[in-house]
Amino acid sequence: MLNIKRAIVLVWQSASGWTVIHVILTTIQSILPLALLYIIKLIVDNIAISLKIADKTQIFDHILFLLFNAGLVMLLINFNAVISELASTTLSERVTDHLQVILFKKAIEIDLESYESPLHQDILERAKWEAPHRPSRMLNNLTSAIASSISLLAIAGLLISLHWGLLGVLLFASIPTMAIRIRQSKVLYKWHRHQTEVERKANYYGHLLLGNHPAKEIRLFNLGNLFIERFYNIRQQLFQQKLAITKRQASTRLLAQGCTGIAILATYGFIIHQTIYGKFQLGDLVLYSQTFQRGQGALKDLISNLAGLHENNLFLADLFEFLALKPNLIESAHPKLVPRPMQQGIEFKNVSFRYQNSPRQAIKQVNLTIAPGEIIALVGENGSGKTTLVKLLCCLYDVTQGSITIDGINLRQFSTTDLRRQIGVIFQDYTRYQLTVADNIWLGNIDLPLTSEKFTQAARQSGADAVIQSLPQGYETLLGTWFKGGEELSGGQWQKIALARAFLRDAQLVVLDEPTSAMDAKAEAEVFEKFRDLMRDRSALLITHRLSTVKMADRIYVIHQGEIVENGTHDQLMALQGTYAHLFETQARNYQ
Ligand SMILES: Nc1ncnc2c1ncn2[C@@H]1O[C@H](COP(=O)(O)OP(=O)(O)OP(=O)(O)O)[C@@H](O)[C@H]1O
Repeated sequence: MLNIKRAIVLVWQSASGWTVIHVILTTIQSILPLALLYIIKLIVDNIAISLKIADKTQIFDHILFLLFNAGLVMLLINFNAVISELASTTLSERVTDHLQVILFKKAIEIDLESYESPLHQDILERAKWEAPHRPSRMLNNLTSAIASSISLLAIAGLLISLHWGLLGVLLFASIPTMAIRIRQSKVLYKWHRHQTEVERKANYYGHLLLGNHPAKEIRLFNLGNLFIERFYNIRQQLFQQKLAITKRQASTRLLAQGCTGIAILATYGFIIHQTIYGKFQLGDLVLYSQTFQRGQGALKDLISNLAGLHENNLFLADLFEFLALKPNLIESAHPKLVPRPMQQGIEFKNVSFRYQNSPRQAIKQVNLTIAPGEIIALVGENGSGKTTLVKLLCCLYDVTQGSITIDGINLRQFSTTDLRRQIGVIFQDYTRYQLTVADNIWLGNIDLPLTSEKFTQAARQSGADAVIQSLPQGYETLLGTWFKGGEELSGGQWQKIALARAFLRDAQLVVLDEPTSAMDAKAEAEVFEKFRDLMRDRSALLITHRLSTVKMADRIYVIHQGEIVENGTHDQLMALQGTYAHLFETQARNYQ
């Protein structure tokens, strides 16, 4: 019931005007057919009278008048149906868009961790399937159920005036169908919910086959048919299960409908009997048989809408389950402002961290400092925890143990928006926005106007300016292959644009996670030659496997299996002859 209320509120928020129109038109639609029925009864009664009198002129005129009214009502029914359909379509589109926005807002509010948990992926997937259309369907169910109830009330009045038993039969005959529909929608919903992960797997193969990113490998490794087969097998398995349920449900439904049919036939027999023995007029026969038929229709509609309401209610629970997700990272109620400029800098104190979905600690007892204006490099083999440290610093996850502070204030005491404003990050898997060059850079600092001097400066610093000059429309060139007229860039060129995005941010700390991995040696050297100038009084945290670029850092931290094992300047670490020196010498040998 609560879900129905929330769904109606959502519909109302999406388009209150169209909701009112929709409700009014549906109500009118339920009354008009009854008015038509009554006029037809009057016509038949008048015809019956006309058979018994000599002067038929007057009565014929009256019948013509009734016929004209019947025509008017019919016209109104058709007109109402057309407008009603328009209102219903418009309303459902508005609701769908409104809900998409609500879903998007929720999606950006929840933690990154949610995207890494299969359970949350299932919730998200179900919400994505169901959110767009269930609330408007629910409103349709509700208004139609109300409309059917109004019709039924009027019909009940007519039937009772004839014989109370007729109403009883009508209602009683519908109970089994109703109970079965509700039970069946529960069974189907449960099955659907249980299969979310399997459906997601099938969708995943669909995404691999249709996505432009995997397209290269699919062709080169000849994976197409394999993935199609896997997709098909999963779908086939789902189809067989659903078919088995639907078959079972169809036979039960047939049985219930058979019982209803017998009850209805008996009622018709009763009405015909009463007419033959003169208890009912011919007009009554028409009215009541029609009324009974309409009553049946209205009851069928009512049952189907109530069952629909029940079904939509079950599915909407998925949407509300998603909307109820709360981020684990709770924002401070009274956030402090991030010190600007920092005085003491950033400090990791005994920080440990374990990903929720992993049994291993990714970070163990890390102590690390970044003073204002200092360039720090973080080196270590794959999987040693470098990116994880950055994610912790950006509050994408919360530390399991220890603390991270800026000028002694724990990060949790800042608002994440304010904190992230102070950090310009480019991750290894940065995003290639299928937008213009200008947009790609501007997204690094959307507080700036779209055409800013700072753009060209950031592009110069990252080496993207030469790329941009070679593009047909400079900053206005659309990038990527998604949309018409887009220019695809090379990996290194994309990286330069992404780097410009990070430089555009008015940040106190710039974090570059493998920022030049795709750049050629010359471009990389150019970026790092002027890196200190570029940073001016900003701090930098640099993650790279190319140790030649690490040399210029003020301090280097070496991380191994989540632990900091060495730290110092390049010279100090070389003199130490430990992990760093070994890594450096190995790389240097390979370059010789
Ligand atoms: N989202 C995640 N969920 C669970 N475990 C993760 C997740 N991301 C990383 N890990 C694990 O955490 C450890 C550290 O990963 P991280 O990405 O920080 O390494 P890295 O040093 O940046 O590696 P690379 O040099 O390959 O980029 C690895 O063992 C990895 O498997």
